Amino acid sequence: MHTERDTDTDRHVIEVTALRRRYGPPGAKAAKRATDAKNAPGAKNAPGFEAVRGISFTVARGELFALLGTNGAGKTSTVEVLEGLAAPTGGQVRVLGHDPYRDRAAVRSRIGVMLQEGGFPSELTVMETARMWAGCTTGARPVGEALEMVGLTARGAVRVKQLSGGERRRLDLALALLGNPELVFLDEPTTGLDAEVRRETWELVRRLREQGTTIVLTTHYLDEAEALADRLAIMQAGRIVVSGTPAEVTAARPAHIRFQLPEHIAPAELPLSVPAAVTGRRVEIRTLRLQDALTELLLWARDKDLVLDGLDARSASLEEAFLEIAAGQLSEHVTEEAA
Ligand SMILES: Nc1ncnc2c1ncn2[C@@H]1O[C@H](COP(=O)(O)OP(=O)(O)OP(=O)(O)O)[C@@H](O)[C@H]1O
Repeated sequence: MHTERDTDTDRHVIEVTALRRRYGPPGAKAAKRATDAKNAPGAKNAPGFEAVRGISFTVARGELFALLGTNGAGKTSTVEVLEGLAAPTGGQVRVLGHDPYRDRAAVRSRIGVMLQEGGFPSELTVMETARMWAGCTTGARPVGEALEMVGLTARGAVRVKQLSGGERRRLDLALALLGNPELVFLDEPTTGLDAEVRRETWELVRRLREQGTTIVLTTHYLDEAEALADRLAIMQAGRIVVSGTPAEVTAARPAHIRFQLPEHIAPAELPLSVPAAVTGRRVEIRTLRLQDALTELLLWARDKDLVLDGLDARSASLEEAFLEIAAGQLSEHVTEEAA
């Protein structure tokens, strides 16, 4: 019979509670001092640098969760703890029901990690690289199957150094998938790739998710998170400043309506309940009620028999939300807790 704990573990592949991670200052003595200090009451004042400052979030089974943030926000420091590569300084982390650092052996065979730089010998062929990696992987699936999943079957005999940037990232992904993982960490999977290859990679990631794999994605690309993530968290200076579905994160930001004001219409004639910024003939309306504002505008234009050239209406993008957050404009919405 399932206990409440089991049910939680079934549902939540990752549970992070008040996670902190501090880097001690360099030097053995200083490191000892830092350890002593960090274990002491009032550890907030310990020496060193606190890269992760008490974050909480969960990732449900089968979900694609994206961790976003500016450079140095603390994404890698967080993901390293989830992968069991580093111990937390404070808080609690459960991955697949285990402490990923202490029970690394139990977790390692069930997760796949796609690193930013695979760093494999470039003289080896794709097939040799995959076989070598399979040799180090518990319960590896057939190498050919992993290469097929990422569309590299025909490139098996090609040396890694001859692969394109996109093909290398696909090889990195194939290696991460060799152990048939339940949970995959993708660290900036499309950095440095051109637009077409990025989209191909997105398709791959989507297929993986459709097969039920839980995915944690870190990325600098907001359109990537918008396109792929079920839920996301934006980190800034070691904290989660906003989290939710992409739609939830953008819903709090105003949408835009833009068009050219017809020559014979004065700005004062625009419908009054729609506040607009007019620059020359260019009109820009920012509104939290896009549908209402657009309806009002279009009815007004139809009544007056106007053509609104260049009409463009769109919800806020994740990029706009992110830029506002980065500029500190969201401080009133700050939350440490991801749903
Ligand atoms: N080994 C370390 N010792 C001291 N400080 C570190 C160490 N590693 C990272 N930091 C600092 O911790 C902060 C968070 O770094 P982290 O790499 O986690 O950020 P990130 O969000 O992954 O950034 P990026 O997008 O640039 O990879 C940064 O200020 C960084 O300089």
